[in-house]
Amino acid sequence: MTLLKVRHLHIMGKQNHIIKGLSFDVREGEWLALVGQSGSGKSLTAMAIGRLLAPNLEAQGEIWYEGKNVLTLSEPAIRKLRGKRIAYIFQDYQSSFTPFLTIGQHFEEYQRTHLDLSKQARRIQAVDALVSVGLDGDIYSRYPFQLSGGQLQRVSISLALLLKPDLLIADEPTTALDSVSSFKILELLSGLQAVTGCAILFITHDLRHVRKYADRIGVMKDGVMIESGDKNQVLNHPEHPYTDRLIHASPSLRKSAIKREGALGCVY
Ligand SMILES: Nc1ncnc2c1ncn2[C@@H]1O[C@H](COP(=O)(O)OP(=O)(O)OP(=O)(O)O)[C@@H](O)[C@H]1O
Repeated sequence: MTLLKVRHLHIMGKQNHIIKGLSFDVREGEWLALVGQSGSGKSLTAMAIGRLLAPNLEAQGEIWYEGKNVLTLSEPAIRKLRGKRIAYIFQDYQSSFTPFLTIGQHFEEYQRTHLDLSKQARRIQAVDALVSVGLDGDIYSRYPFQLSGGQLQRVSISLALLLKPDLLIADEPTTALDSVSSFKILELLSGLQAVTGCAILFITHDLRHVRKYADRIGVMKDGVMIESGDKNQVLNHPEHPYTDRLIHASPSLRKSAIKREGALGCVY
C-alpha cells in the first residue's frame, strides 16, 4: 500500500529551478533509499515532504498523505503531521539539541507538545525509549555534550520514533559517525523498522548501505529522478549511465560490478 505520493514536485529558488517535476511513492513499511551526487536535490525533497523548506524556496505540485496534499495543509495541521506521522533524523544531529537542556528535558518538551501524559508516565516513556535504542536509562539526566556522537544520534532516533510515526525520513544519519557507530545505527534502524513497521526514506551516498538495508532505490540527478526500482534490479542492472557511474564510484560495489562484467564478458 502506498503511504506517501509525491507528484510533479517542483522546488524553486529566486533564481534557480532545483527540483523539476519529481514523482515517486513511498510504500508502507518499506526502506526507500534516495541516492545521487551532491546537489541533486535529495535533502530538499525530504524537507519538502514535511514542509520544512527554507523560506526563500517555493514548492509546487502535490505530496499526498492520507488523502491530503501536504503542500496545502494549514500550519497547525502540518505541525501535527510532522510530529506524529512523519519524523526526521539528520546528519547534523548535534544542532537538534539545545546544549543547556538535559536529554530528559528534550523528551519533556516533545511529550508535552504532542501527548497528554502525567509527569511520571512521561519519564517512564522516555527511559523506555532510551533503552529501546540501546542506551542506559540514566542518560535521561545527562546533557548533550556528555554523550558521544553515536549516543546522541541514538537519542534523536528514540525521540523521532517516540510517537510511532509511519514514515521516518533519515537524511544521511550516519555521515558524521565513524564506521563502527554507523554500522550500529543502521542495524538499530533496521531492527526498529522491523518492530514498528514504519517506512524509512533514507538519503545516503553510500551504496553499500543501500545494498544491505534498502528495499527500493531512487536515483536523483539535477532535480530529477532518473531511475528507480527494486534495489537489486537497479544496482545489478542499472539502466541509466549515471547510475552505472555511481555504482562504479562506490568502492565495494565496484568490485561486484567488475565481477559481473567479467562473468558476462562485457567491456566498458
Ligand atoms: N535555501 C536554498 N536556496 C537556494 N538554493 C538552495 C537552497 N538550499 C539548497 N539549495 C540548492 O539546491 C540544490 C539541491 O540541494 P540539496 O541539499 O537538496 O542536495 P543534496 O542532493 O541533498 O546534496 P548533498 O548530498 O550534498 O546533501 C543544491 O544546488 C543547493 O545548493
